[in-house]
Amino acid sequence: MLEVNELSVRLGGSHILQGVSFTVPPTGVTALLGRNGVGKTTTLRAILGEVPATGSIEFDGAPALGRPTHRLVRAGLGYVPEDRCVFAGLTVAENLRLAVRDKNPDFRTVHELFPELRQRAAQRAGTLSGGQQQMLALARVLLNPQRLLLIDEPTKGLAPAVVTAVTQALARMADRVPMLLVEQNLAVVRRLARDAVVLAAGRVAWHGPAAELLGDPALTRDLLGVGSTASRHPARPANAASSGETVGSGDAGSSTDAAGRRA
Ligand SMILES: Nc1ncnc2c1ncn2[C@@H]1O[C@H](COP(=O)(O)OP(=O)(O)OP(=O)(O)O)[C@@H](O)[C@H]1O
Repeated sequence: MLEVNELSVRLGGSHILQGVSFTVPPTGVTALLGRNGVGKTTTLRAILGEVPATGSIEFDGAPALGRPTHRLVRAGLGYVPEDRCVFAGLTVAENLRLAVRDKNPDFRTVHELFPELRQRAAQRAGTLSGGQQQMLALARVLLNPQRLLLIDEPTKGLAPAVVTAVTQALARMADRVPMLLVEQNLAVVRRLARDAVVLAAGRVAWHGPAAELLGDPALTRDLLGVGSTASRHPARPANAASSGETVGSGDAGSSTDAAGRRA
């Protein structure tokens, strides 16, 4: 669905992405991981054409780099940014109506996945809780036909129970449309992602099955600065997404001699 090759981005005099290459398959969730400031959001923004980049990107079989953002969005590239960007002064219903691009917006799916938004249709979006605002941001992209969703840190700053609810909504969305998901909560990644791409020092440091990464505590510690509990809890329940294993900050180490998948 998405092929990123040798993506390079310079911002403010820094070479943020230095030849990033990875693919996103046409089904399932691919997690884009890495320590704070490594360039995950920049990668999403480069795919969307929001920052100048070199390299090549193919989206749904067509070249994407250099195509204007609005064309990519019309072609079915949906984006839910980290700050959610709901219109605080407008109601839930107005926020949803403003997002409609398609002749036949899919309110049925939105109401099925997010019944609470229907009950709160007349409430101003700025008065919703963080989790409800996240649901609204996710609902807005679902109104239009999508080929791929780029979702940036959807559980950031949410209370544990709300993280579980948002994770469940994302799991149901992922049944319908593939996702490239930036997420720092590894329990959420474990619940949702089939594949994982780890960025470090401007490049892809690891690319492979998410379970393989999260099942290797030494590798997760080395690449992400966190000890994964996967091996101790192989059959964690769905609501385990609420427990906190959050990716750390600083440069990822590169000393692990991990087999095979290290880029
Ligand atoms: N417009 C810009 N001008 C200059 N530097 C920028 C700009 N946008 C991002 N950066 C820098 O690029 C680096 C990568 O930022 P980015 O937001 O992509 O990281 P991230 O991996 O998403 O981080 P986090 O996990 O903290 O959200 C950071 O050092 C950031 O300060």
